[in-house]
Amino acid sequence: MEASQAWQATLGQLQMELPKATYDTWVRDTKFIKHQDETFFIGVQNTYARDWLENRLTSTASRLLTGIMDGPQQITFVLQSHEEPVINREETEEDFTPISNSEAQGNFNYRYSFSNFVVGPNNRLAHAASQAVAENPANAYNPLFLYGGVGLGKTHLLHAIGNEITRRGLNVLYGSSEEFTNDLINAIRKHDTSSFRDRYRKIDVLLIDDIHFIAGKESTQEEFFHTFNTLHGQNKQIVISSDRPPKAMVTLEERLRSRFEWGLIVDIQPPELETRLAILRSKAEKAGRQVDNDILEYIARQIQSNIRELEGALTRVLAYSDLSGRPLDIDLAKIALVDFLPDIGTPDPEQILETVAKAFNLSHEELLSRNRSKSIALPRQVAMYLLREIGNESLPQIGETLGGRDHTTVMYACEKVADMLERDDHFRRQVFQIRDQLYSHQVYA
Ligand SMILES: Nc1ncnc2c1ncn2[C@@H]1O[C@H](COP(=O)(O)OP(=O)(O)OP(=O)(O)O)[C@@H](O)[C@H]1O
Repeated sequence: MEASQAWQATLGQLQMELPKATYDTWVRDTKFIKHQDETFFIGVQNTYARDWLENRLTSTASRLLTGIMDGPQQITFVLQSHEEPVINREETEEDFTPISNSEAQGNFNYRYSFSNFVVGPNNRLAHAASQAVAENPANAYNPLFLYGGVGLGKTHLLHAIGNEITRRGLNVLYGSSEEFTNDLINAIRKHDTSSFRDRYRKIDVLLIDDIHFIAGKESTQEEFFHTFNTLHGQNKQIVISSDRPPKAMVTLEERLRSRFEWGLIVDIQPPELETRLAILRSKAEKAGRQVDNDILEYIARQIQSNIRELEGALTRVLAYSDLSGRPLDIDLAKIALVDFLPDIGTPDPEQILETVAKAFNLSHEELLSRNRSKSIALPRQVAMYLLREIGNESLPQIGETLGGRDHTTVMYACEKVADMLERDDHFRRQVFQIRDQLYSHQVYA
């Protein structure tokens, strides 16, 4: 029992550390089988997953398990043969699965529904537009273009639309733009582009996740352009998600960009505190756990910009309590989250200053200067906030880093920025973008 929970905790950690596509593709469906002689036996669904996990994840997962179990642990990935799918990729017809009515529920993630999507000011419009499209495809907004930062619910909404539309008896095709690209490449290799086209163009609704991966890929854009035109011309619904608006997709062909802008473009912002709390409450409830408000609030204050991380943090706190047998209180939550991001590493102060200065179009010198004009003072305060929040610097250290300022000035700046983050959507988005940039340097360095 304890070992299976340790695996759950490890999954929570991996979910936070790995890019989403990687986690979903290779890790999400693994299953704890048994723990014997300090070895975790983890079931995987096919040989691809086993090879990938063995090569890429053995050492990280063993390290995490060793930390959790308090002693060296090994890991062995075991093929669960009854779930072995078609293996010969050359002969696999459909990487990108069309969803027929009868199998609909099985192909969309039933966990991603409208009913369990928590609505707040940050995502209200995206939720309403998605619902309108699900209820009235090709009549409400076509295409619907959803964009927002990492882990803010874009995939969740796409699946909710897919679940809903298939219930209405329509054929839906869902996949990421990377899958679209891979399918296209395979079709070209097999000299079989006509069945690729049939597959993509004989459907009622196309849901494409993470379209930003198409940027810079000319022939994929070309093919997608024709797919888009055919479907749109036949009054079929298209829903697209992206991490940025069409205008910000620099290497996107103009004719595709203008088509993305035909319908409705809606963004999802990072959630404010109340929404984060509501999400945590709903997740705890679903897990059948009673968690005090102060703990949920503590987690919600720590994790501000990514709902996947928010879920991971809750999973981690619950697992810590289960594993240690300690009551679920605020001290335990602090311990559980203390090394929440250590594997990602801490951006160094210079990097933080540089990133903030760049984001606000200032020079390094201006940021450190005594100039009090708002356009410089606010970025300076953001730098102080980030040095404290993610650089883990003390107040006096931050004062020093920013050209010899008093620690009370720094404290005031941190409080002001924290307050503004809760009130001002635009500002929150800006600051979180800087934060994401800093972390993505760390993660992918
Ligand atoms: N408003 C919400 N209510 C409940 N759960 C949410 C909400 N928004 C996101 N989530 C959950 O957060 C997790 C991450 O969401 P999702 O995968 O949809 O993000 P995403 O925007 O597609 O991220 P990425 O940019 O990495 O593809 C999912 O488990 C999802 O169910």
